[in-house]
Amino acid sequence: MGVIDAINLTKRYGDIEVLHGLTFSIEEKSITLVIGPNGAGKSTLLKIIGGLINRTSGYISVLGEDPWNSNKIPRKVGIILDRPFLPPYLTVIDIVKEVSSEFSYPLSDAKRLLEDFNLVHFMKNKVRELSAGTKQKLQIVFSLIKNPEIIIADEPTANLDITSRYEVYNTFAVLREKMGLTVLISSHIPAEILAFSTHVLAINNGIMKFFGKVDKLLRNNFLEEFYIVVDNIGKALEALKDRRIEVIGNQIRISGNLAEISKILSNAGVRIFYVRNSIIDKSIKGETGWE
Ligand SMILES: Nc1ncnc2c1ncn2[C@@H]1O[C@H](COP(=O)(O)OP(=O)(O)OP(=O)(O)O)[C@@H](O)[C@H]1O
Repeated sequence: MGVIDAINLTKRYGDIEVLHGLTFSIEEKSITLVIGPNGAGKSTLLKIIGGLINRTSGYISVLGEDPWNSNKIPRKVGIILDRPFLPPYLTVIDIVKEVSSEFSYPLSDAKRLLEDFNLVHFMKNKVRELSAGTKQKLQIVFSLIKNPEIIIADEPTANLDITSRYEVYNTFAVLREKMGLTVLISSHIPAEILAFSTHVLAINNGIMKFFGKVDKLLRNNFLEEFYIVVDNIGKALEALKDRRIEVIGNQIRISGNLAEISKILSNAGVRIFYVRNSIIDKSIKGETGWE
């Protein structure tokens, strides 16, 4: 049994069925990337898992409960949307105080969360003064104040530039590695976020096309060549000194397991701005029928 189990899950809006018999089991502490073209059914699936809408038929269990009929799920599942709804004229610390008191969460722990995610220097800023990426990171941190076990993020990077997108991806990696949370993220730009994911669930037209580990999706192609743009090439070279790498302009060319490489870089404090490899796109498109 997984943290989230679905058997033959369907959803109809009126007469139209938009999810057709999905069966999958999400492991604890995994990061599952939910991918598919516009209208595939990603948001519908995430909303069912988060208990925001009910399924039409089939079985769904989240942390052992039916999410639609559970008092536990709203506390245990944090939901992140593409645009954070944060009061623009309040300061970050005011919001932290308010959310902490609502969930009886110690303020000192909430402040530590801000430290963990490098947000402490924004404490006295009003929300309207923050960049879109910082607001999104704050939304993620606020969702942690209720101590959730699962985070569901629906297109969390849809409105962000590439630097902010990678900040948010790194945030999800921290959630999994340091806090042991199970994370589901939907995205239109799967090649970028794949390196931070452990599993992929691909839907097209409401049909599940693929569910499994990232390396199964990429198969042998996973050991391919990548071009990575980082914020600090010197630090990156030092962190990857045991590997054969080549510097081309502001990019590093390297072969190997992308998830492993990104972990080494992130542990060395190097920020990844961009990863390119045509094989990733080809594998995703080939397996999912997504054109
Ligand atoms: N409340 C609703 N009433 C009727 N149809 C809906 C409703 N919400 C979504 N749909 C339809 O269900 C299908 C799946 O939509 P959904 O939003 O889940 O897809 P998605 O993969 O998240 O798409 P996108 O990437 O564009 O957000 C689409 O055809 C959409 O038009």
